Amino acid sequence: MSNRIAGFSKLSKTEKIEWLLNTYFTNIEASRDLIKQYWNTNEKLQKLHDEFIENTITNYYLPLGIAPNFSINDSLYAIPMAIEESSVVAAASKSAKFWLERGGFKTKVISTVKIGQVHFIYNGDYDKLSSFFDSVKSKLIESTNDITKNMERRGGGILGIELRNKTTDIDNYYQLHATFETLDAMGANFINSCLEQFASTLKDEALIYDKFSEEEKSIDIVMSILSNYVPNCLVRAEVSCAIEDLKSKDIPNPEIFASKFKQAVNIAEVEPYRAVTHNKGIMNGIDAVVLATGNDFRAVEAGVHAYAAREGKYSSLTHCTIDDGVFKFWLEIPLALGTVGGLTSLHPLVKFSLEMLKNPTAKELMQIVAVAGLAQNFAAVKSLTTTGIQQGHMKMHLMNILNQFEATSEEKTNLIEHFKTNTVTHSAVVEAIENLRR
Ligand SMILES: CC(C)(COP(=O)([O-])OP(=O)([O-])OC[C@H]1O[C@@H](n2cnc3c(N)ncnc32)[C@H](O)[C@@H]1OP(=O)([O-])[O-])[C@@H](O)C(=O)NCCC(=O)NCCSC(=O)C[C@@](C)(O)CC(=O)[O-]
Ligand SMILES: NC(=O)C1=CN([C@@H]2O[C@H](COP(=O)(O)OP(=O)(O)OC[C@H]3O[C@@H](n4cnc5c(N)ncnc54)[C@H](O)[C@@H]3O)[C@@H](O)[C@H]2O)C=CC1
Repeated sequence: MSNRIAGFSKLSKTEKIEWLLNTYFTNIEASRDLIKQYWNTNEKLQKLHDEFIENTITNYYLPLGIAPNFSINDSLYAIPMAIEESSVVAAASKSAKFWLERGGFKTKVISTVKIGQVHFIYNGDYDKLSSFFDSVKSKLIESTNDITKNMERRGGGILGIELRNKTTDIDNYYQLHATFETLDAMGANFINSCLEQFASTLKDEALIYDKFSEEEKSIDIVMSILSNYVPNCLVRAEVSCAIEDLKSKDIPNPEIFASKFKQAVNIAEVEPYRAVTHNKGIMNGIDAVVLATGNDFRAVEAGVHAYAAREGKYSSLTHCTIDDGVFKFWLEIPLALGTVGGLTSLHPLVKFSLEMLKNPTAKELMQIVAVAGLAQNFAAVKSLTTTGIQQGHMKMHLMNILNQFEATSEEKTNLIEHFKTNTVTHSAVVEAIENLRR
């Protein structure tokens, strides 16, 4: 309890760091040096990063890698990926190269509708509430004119509002369920502003609705918030080719490969324990691009997994068919992304990543991100059903293990050569280092 502190947020950055070091660390000098080592020498840039969040003490680096050779609807892309896990960028790159020679990735945005809800409690007659809603619907929309006028000028805005009766779930619980088109913005702030205005107008109008009893007039707003479940903001990415065209260095027998690959996808469709790992592999690609482009990966993760469980059972996000000698593999996911707003014009590396992607619209970014997910899943399932995952993954992870043991450049060269013909496992690497150092 002696570690409690009041008013921490009001301290300066230096004071926060000193309090932290003195309260939780034993080697204060070394910890202070570490924090400062990660500060950017450009003070303006550091200040920008300090101000992204609250109580910032330093920067937390993730590597930014590039996966080149992605053909998406016949345009070539190099995709930026921010991720900590080895082998993900290599796997994406390998898939991109594989499909580049087989027609590339084809994508389509199916829909772009976002959702927000005002959750409220109304203690009274439903028919009266329904008539009240019909009578104030246009006022609800008009009351947001100041918020929506620019979005409408661009072609977006509020698409609709409906009243939903949820009293079978919770007594007296209703919703305003609203839909939005937010174009190139992810839209959270825009939607939340509209919803809070709906809530305020709804409450005010109820107070003067003469058909309501006194009790019915006092609508109680519980909360107004967008939903990160966006099943109507959907994108599809697909690859396909004749089975015989799958033949490659790693696929000597394409018939067997295609059938086993499809089986693996089918297993992920019916078996939740497998589906979660299968989808984690998809998210390796998706999260990395979402992060590199400054988007909200928590929102994407929550929405994607809800979609994977939309039938009442968690299932694969990718699917595979083999029909008339054609192998087809595709992904369909909800993605609420922005190429304006949020961090997109603030973080220099996000701007850089977006320029690398030819400054996409949100719809174009949805397609690129979906492709990264599909490519990643193809690489993982291909490895799983052929060599096993460890061969490629551990080959890439070798450098991390060598760094853990502070291997010198000479030791690294030596051991990388050694593991070209030996299987990488953690214990095999430890043993090889020990032998070398003996
Ligand atoms: C790892 C590879 C790519 C090796 O594959 P490989 O056959 O040893 O690679 P290669 O040396 O023959 O090179 C072929 C291409 O792969 C890429 N590549 C190859 N090496 C590199 C590298 N160092 N840096 C950058 N790119 C690399 C690159 O595109 C290269 O072409 P090039 O550039 O030479 O023209 C392959 O084994 C693979 O795709 N494995 C899958 C790895 C994977 O999925 N990792 C994710 C982590 S595991 C996990 O989290 C999820 C999982 C697997 O559990 C999900 C699931 O269960 O579904
Ligand atoms: N549950 C959630 O997911 C929540 C997320 N957030 C955060 O909200 C942020 C995203 O909110 P936004 O409203 O997207 O960002 P934002 O508040 O930066 O707004 C973007 C604005 O850009 C303008 N704009 C300019 N050109 C546009 C174009 N071509 N298309 C569309 N709009 C254009 C619009 O006025 C739009 O409202 C993210 O940082 C996210 O992390 C905030 C609250 C909740």
